[in-house]
Amino acid sequence: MSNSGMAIRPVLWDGDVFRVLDQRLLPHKEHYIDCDTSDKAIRAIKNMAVRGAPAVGLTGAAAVALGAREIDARDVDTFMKKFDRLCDRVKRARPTGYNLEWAVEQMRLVVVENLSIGIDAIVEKLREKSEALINEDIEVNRAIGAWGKDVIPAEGAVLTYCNAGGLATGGYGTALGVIRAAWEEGKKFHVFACETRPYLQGSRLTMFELLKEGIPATLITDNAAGFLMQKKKINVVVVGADRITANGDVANKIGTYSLAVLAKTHNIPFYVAAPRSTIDPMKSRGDQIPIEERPGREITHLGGKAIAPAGTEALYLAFDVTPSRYVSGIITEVGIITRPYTRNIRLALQKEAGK
Ligand SMILES: CSC[C@@H](O)[C@@H](O)C(=O)COP(=O)(O)O
Repeated sequence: MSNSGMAIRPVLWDGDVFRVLDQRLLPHKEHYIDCDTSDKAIRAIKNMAVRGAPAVGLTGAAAVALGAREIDARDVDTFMKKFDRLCDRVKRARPTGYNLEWAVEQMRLVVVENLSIGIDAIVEKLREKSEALINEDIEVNRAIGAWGKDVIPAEGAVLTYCNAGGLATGGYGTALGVIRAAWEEGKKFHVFACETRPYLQGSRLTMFELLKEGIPATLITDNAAGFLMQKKKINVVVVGADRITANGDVANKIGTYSLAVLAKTHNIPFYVAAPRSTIDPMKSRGDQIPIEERPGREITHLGGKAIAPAGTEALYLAFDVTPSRYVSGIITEVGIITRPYTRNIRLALQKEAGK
């Protein structure tokens, strides 16, 4: 039985306040952070209270809406100059996920297209746009699920990594949206979720969502995936993405590349599920993607406790890049993009949405 009626809302507007579910506390506590300033929303992105590229983008859009009302300007020119600085500040909050840049640009467009209506009306329009982006993202995820459910076997097992679920988006999820849609259709498969060290998006968040949905799932350590593939326990891998370049290279949570190589070695299809707002058409190849480096302390400490000797140097690259040759298809809201990626990504970006 699916509990999908109990939708997870990782981000939402409540009057003039933008609320962010603090994912650092999950699965133990469901607590919302109230963001009534752009600084608070930016901080929630930086400290990963909110995470997952689409949810980060939506929070970035909210940070822009909140920041716009903080701008002190008498005329539209001054407003615009300060607004541009605000947009740059929001974009810098996390560098790898493209959805943040995309969402901020959507907000900038609102201003550019409405310069004549006056500052107060622009500020109101930005708040409306931020809310609309959340609802659109949920629709887009449902379309991704509708296209992607066919890659999930009627029985057998799906491996997923990190958390590309409702929590990582406006709701419903991308990779987990595909899994959810297949489950809603009545398929009887099993999910293996990798823990995803060190933030444990898999054990804390993906398992939280799958249990809520009643989808049968087993948690595995990240380093168990290869052996399970060798034992023919995995039929397909589905993951999310933080940025996809024009040639189909995919940045996603560190460890994704290893899974893709393992999947190819074992002849297992490897799918990436992502909205088109994750596709960065201005970057031609994956090696142009900025890779976020987070504090080593997030590796050496777990739940505030040291798990490595004092003085340990740790390298925490938060994302890696999987070359497109390992990717069987990119599941988007307008269909599954397959090779040749450069041509088919270009065509997908031009398509009307929907299924
Ligand atoms: C729909 S979420 C897609 C990606 O953002 C997800 O797979 C991922 O890598 C999240 O990383 P995170 O560091 O938790 O923000």
